[in-house]
Amino acid sequence: MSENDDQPLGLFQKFLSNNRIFKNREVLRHSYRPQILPHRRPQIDAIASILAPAIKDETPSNILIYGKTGTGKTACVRYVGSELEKVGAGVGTGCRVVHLNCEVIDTQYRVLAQIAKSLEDLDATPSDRARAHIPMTGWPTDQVYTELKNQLEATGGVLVIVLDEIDKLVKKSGDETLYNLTRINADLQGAKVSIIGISNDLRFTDFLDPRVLSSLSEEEIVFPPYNAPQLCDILAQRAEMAFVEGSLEEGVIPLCAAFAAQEHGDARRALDLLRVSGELADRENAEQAKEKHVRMALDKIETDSMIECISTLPTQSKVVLYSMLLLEEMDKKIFTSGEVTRVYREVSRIVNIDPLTHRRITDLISELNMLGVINTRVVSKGRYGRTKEMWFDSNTKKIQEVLAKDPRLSEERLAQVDLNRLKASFR
Ligand SMILES: Nc1ncnc2c1ncn2[C@@H]1O[C@H](COP(=O)(O)OP(=O)(O)OP(=O)(O)O)[C@@H](O)[C@H]1O
Repeated sequence: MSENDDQPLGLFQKFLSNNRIFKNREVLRHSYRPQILPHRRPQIDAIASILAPAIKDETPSNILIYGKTGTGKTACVRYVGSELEKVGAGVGTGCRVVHLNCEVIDTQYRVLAQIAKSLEDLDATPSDRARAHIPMTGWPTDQVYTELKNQLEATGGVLVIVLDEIDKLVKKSGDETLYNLTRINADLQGAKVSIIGISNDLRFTDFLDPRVLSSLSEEEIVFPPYNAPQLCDILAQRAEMAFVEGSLEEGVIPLCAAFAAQEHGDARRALDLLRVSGELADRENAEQAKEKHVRMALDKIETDSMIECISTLPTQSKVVLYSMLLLEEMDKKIFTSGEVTRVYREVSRIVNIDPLTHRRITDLISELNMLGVINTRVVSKGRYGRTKEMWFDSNTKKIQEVLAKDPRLSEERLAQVDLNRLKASFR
């Protein structure tokens, strides 16, 4: 029993917002689909002009959309897609749009089955919906393809298939899915398919058969990064719906925009900063979110993403990272890759994994540097050549806590590392 339990909201009372800051926090979440997209008129018009023939039941060209993360690619395609469905329904042509996230749906089977399932969901009455037609696994892929074709023909009209994060699909399962989808129109009667591929990494096109690439990129649209004033407009428009009037100090939006523009003009990051700033102010019971909350939010988001990144590292990288922590524990603030390798060998023996070569360890160190977990620099050692030095500049306690969650790196196990012996070996 706590002192709050006799209040109407019990234990939760003190944690529930008193709504001094937020009017509607959901507007700032990733799942929210904005209807107004400032600074994206040219891209929206470009997509709309390419898809327009669908309204007249003609096949639109395929589109490849490219741009850095958070530049509004998904938001714009979803917006134009829903307008197309609306207008298509109004004039009596069946235009449908199926949006797949290839980060999750990353094999040919799943792509085909998911398209078929979305079509069933669009068309079906509730009782039809209960009978899942194509199972999500188990059939030969040919059969799934044939069944999808039958379904498309039965439905008729134009289907726009959006393959978001298309690079993930190609990386995971090659270009066969795209080969088949870009050719499906030749097999169809009375139905048409058009594809929109979205990616923030164009390198995947190197892995495409030239015929698939030329067919997929009949049209190409690039989404440039936002600059700070553009991010300000995007934030201001969302903030109006999300925040109680007067609850944002004047400098908050420009500061969130400036931080996000410093990186690569990512609207998602700008919105996250604004939301977290509001949440931190809310938690403090403050009347206004202030610039100090934006700085705290930046810190929190960076720490959270670092934690996420470390917890998903492969075991070998975690062991390399752990070896660096041990070096720090031995009062070495800056260490070399040779020293990391020496400690790594000891740790890998104790955690019982096959030791990597010095070369591989250096590669993993470079990866950790790219991920922003450590800093590195190359220094010249005169006639001994060059060596890489590295150091942490963030809170290593957090890194330690995340690593300790990996059962292989549990405290009991690592207690067996003989720090004194290692220390002596560095003298
Ligand atoms: N012009 C804009 N106006 C309003 N909100 C925007 C705008 N551009 C992007 N956003 C918002 O920013 C977030 C990221 O946008 P979106 O998901 O469309 O980016 P993306 O380019 O598809 O990124 P990724 O490649 O990482 O998937 C979303 O919450 C979206 O609502």
